Amino acid sequence: MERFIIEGGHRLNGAIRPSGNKNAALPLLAATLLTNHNVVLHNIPQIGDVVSMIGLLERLGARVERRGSHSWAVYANAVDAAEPDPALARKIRASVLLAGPLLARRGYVTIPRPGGDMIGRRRLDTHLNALRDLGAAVEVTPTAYILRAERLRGADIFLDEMSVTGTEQAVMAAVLAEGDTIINNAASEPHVQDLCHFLNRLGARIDGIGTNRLHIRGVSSLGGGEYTIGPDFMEVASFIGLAAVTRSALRIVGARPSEHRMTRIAFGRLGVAWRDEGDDIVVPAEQELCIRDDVHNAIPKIDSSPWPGFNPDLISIAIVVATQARGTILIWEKMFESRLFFVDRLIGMGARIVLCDPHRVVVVGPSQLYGEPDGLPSPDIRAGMALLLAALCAQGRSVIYNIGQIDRGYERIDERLRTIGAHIERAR
Ligand SMILES: CC(=O)N[C@H]1[C@@H](OP(=O)(O)OP(=O)(O)OC[C@H]2O[C@@H](n3ccc(=O)[nH]c3=O)[C@H](O)[C@@H]2O)O[C@H](CO)[C@@H](O)[C@@H]1O
Ligand SMILES: C=C(OP(=O)(O)O)C(=O)O
Repeated sequence: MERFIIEGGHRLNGAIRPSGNKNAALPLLAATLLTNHNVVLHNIPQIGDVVSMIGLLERLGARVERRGSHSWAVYANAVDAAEPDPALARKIRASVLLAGPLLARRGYVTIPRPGGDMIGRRRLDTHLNALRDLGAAVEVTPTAYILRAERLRGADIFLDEMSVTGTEQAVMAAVLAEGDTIINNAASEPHVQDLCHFLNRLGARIDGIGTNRLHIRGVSSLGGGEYTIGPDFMEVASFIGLAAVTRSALRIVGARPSEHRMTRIAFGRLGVAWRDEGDDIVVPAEQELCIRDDVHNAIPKIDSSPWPGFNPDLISIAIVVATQARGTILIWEKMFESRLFFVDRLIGMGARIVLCDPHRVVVVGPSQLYGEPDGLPSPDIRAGMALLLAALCAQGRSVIYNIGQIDRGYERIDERLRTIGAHIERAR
């Protein structure tokens, strides 16, 4: 089992470029099944979840070829299977996104119950309801979903929540459906936008991209094409948090600052500031982190919500930053039920945090954090990255194990952090 060994308390310095967005790469790879033509995707991160998704495509019969360190060509004309490999599917949440394309292509599909982060119940009702609206018959078994539709037909859909993968599923099923589809209450995260732009590049007709109402005019087939996915905004915000807690100067290159207006508001409550320089974000050194109270000195809060709200994948990072800021703040993860339990580990390192209930913590800072040489388990991707930030700002040595979780979502994070001065080693 690999682990990270970290010597904390060192200043970092330099420039780092975010990888491509994991949550865009996965749906775009799934969407390659919608066409019989060659598709080339650029800026695909080299992460565990991408390896799993490529494995799934290959086992379904697609030809997948590497075209450079972060580019992949997919040619899915020979796909005739209709059941993704169950063992691989259980490794990632996004395996469920193969449902829409396979249904559109084959008329039936058996989708294994997917895996992904263990961060609370992860409902699929939004996906199944949308597919039903488009004409699919859905059978639910304890381990799989069996879907059938001789012909998908456009529909006026109202999603029961702004689910990210639920929206992606509905979009992929609708692009080849007969007639028009409206998806109301759609999610609009940058990765959802990337998927829609990519499909339009292949010949789909999707309007309203970036809004919560998508209008899709069904087409009879899609062609081939190339697409470059955007930077991972979770990674960009993680690097901003990293610079803040280690008091370091950091330039985040190609960060797409326009995607970080809400990050600026939320991290601003913790006293974190940065400037935009073209497409880069520049975080200055030695920031005095001070929690900004609401008017009348009320205790402020950071809470998660669908885009353009504060993304739930950044809550764990915000908690670590709050431990280094003077003052008191409520951090409220409204979406997932089990994402906050890792704060026990931060408390063990010296943080002053009250876990009020599974969704809310109160953080009182600043606290000197101390390394945890006996080992910190990484429970999920983002908590793993948050513990990495805590270990880099703590005094002394920490060991983080179960780092496969971090590798699922962050590309070669140890190597990349070493280039900006982090003392981090990967060991067996
Ligand atoms: C592969 C992928 O893209 N994964 C992301 C995707 O997961 P995923 O698509 O699984 O997440 P969903 O958007 O479906 O929902 C996440 C959770 O939030 C709840 N919920 C959702 C919408 C809403 O309006 N209200 C609400 O309470 C859901 O019930 C669920 O418990 O989006 C999540 C939310 O940004 C991210 O954490 C995941 O990294
Ligand atoms: C929850 C996450 O991923 P997934 O949906 O793939 O499990 C995440 O990226 O933080």
